[in-house]
Amino acid sequence: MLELHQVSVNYGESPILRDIHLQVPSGQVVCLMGRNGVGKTTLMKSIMGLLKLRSGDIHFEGERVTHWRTSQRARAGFGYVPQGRGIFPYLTVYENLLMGFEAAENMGREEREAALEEVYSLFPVLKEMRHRVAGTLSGGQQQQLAFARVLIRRPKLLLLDEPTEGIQPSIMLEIEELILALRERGEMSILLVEQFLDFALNVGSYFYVMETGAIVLEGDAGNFDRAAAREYLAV
Ligand SMILES: Nc1ncnc2c1ncn2[C@@H]1O[C@H](COP(=O)(O)OP(=O)(O)OP(=O)(O)O)[C@@H](O)[C@H]1O
Repeated sequence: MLELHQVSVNYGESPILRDIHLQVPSGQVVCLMGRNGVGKTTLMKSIMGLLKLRSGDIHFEGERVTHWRTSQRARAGFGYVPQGRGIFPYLTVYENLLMGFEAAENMGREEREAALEEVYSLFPVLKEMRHRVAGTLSGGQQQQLAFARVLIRRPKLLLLDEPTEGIQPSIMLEIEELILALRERGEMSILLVEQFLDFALNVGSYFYVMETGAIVLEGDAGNFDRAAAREYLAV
């Protein structure tokens, strides 16, 4: 379980996040929505330890991780698929996957080989293209690679920043199926930043909407006010 209590973050003097309360229970998919620029990526970076909090606390599995370095969080099982994917375009698919083992000193050779085979079975196209330079893959394939590179470390918490951005509908469906499959397994908690409400509703179990740095709406599948969410997300 990931818990944020009264998290506030500034860029310089500008307050960006204000008093964020948020929970991602174990094994669930929680969706964070909001228009461009409301602070979703800032929140993901803060959870990952890439930005310092001005105030507030972050707990993971009962431990206070507020001041942990990013590498410590990665070792504790935080996996981050950033917006824009962040793959290495000049390395091959296989080399990109190996980069995923960085900060995974605890995984022995056999476990790594098993994890590699597991991601190849989740993403057969990556196995086919393992010797290709990643920059030559389609947008959807690069997104799968970004996912796979993080999944290979078997994270306990998966942070996904807009995986559907700039992706064609057929691949969106594949990503939806993948998230649902991970949810079904129930081995990891997922925090998904998403702009498409329908996509979020299909995969999520709990929903938050942000507006200018604060949570303005939340609820589970049963009581989430979809009409209000649509209003907040309308451009
Ligand atoms: N490095 C930075 N320095 C100063 N301000 C920043 C920086 N990065 C983002 N901001 C500002 O912080 C606010 C929140 O940005 P953020 O990227 O978190 O929003 P977002 O909801 O993820 O939007 P998007 O969907 O466009 O990625 C915006 O007003 C943005 O201009």
